[in-house]
Amino acid sequence: MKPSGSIRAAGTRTPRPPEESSISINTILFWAAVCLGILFTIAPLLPLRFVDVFLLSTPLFRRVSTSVCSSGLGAGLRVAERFCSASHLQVRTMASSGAPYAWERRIAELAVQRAAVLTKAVYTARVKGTVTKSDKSPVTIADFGAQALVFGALERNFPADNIIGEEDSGDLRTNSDLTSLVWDVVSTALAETQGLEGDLGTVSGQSQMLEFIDKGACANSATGRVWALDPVDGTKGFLRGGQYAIALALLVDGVVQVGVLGCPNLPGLDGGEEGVILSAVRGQGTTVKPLSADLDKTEPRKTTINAISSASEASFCEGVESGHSAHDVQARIATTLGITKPSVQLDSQAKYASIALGRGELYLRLPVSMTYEEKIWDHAAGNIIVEEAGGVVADMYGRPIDFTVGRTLKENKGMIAMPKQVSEEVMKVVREIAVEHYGPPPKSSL
Ligand SMILES: Nc1ncnc2c1ncn2[C@@H]1O[C@H](COP(=O)(O)OS(=O)(=O)O)[C@@H](OP(=O)(O)O)[C@H]1O
Ligand SMILES: [Mg+2]
Repeated sequence: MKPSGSIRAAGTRTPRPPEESSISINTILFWAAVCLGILFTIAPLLPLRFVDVFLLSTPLFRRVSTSVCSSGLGAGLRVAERFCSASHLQVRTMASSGAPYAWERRIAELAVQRAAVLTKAVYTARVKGTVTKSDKSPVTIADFGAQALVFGALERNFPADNIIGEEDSGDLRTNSDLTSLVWDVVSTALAETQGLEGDLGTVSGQSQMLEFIDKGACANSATGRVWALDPVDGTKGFLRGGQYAIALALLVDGVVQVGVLGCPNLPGLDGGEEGVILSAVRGQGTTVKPLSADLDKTEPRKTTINAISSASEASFCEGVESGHSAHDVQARIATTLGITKPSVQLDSQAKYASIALGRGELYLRLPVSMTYEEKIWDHAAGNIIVEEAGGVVADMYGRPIDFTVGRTLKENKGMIAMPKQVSEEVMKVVREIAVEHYGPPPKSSL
């Protein structure tokens, strides 16, 4: 114990003038500012990889750089060139296009492309590790693995963004054999796509894989930047040997701004290899490339929906599963519209992709049950891809799709997609039949 005298002595010591301490804080702040200034000034002269490692290791800086990069401003892009975790090529692409959401579109395309390498391997494999979820729908090692790869890429590039994903790791955490199967396909896909590591990062092991899978629990789709992913949309089609899609969208304040659909089993372009990747940015149209192409070296091709003048000219697509949409009601709508061609049945958002590619004109999805709430990840990417290709998407009562209400689209019932030119005609018929068959639109739950 200190002698009381010394305490008294300390207590009675003449207090330090306040300006003395503020001068020292100011001095520290001044030198900190000078150091930062020097860092920002010399950063352009440093090798990119050094800057990457040095700055991106701090989460705060990654968040700041995400915002800067996403702003689409020329100056921001120059800063991004130095600070973002990206290859020179990527940054050049951003800087030269300067278009809003160029970076998001590119990362989303690459992430979907890498995920497709994984899903294609599982598609042809004998063991798919199928588990039945609590809602009785199937999930496979492809769903888990693709979700881990895409969320890892989003975490690396846009760490401040929120994510809504269809899957979580619950079934894996209680089943180490299943986890190992997922890890096998993830690590194989990573090895086969090593060239993408600079852009998309990697997955360090099983525990990080489970962490990534669980990043999709966000429930708020109304505010801020939110990604929505269906890692394998149309899982029943995937298991049956039919169509499926990897569907990724970015919503900003509840509006879909970017959408990417990878469709590994859709016919290729110009009779080429099977598999296409479509992407859209709000206001910039929809483009398509071969799914297996080197995306940086392949010019995107604009695609537009067929501009028919009467709905009777349309061919329409619908889902395969009779438990997912009401085939009888869809047939009645088609007949009333004067459509004579038989329906084309396809699983997954490959239906949206098909009409955006002009391979069909209408998509009809009438509910089997009015209590079913469509999922945001089943429609967000397809929605913008059709709209930006010149189409209109609405629910069966003709209402626009409300993406602000969380993980499900509870303010809408049914889904139709069509060319603008015939949208009034189609919506009128669908609305009348919907009211007759299901009753008037339910009151808003909000
Ligand atoms: N009852 C019901 N009604 C409507 N939709 C449902 C229903 N049950 C499930 N789902 C969702 O349907 C998604 C697959 O849709 P598809 O268009 O591929 O259906 S179909 O198989 O082509 O009929 C499917 O997506 P995945 O789970 O990704 O395959 C489900 O989210
Ligand atoms: Mg789905």
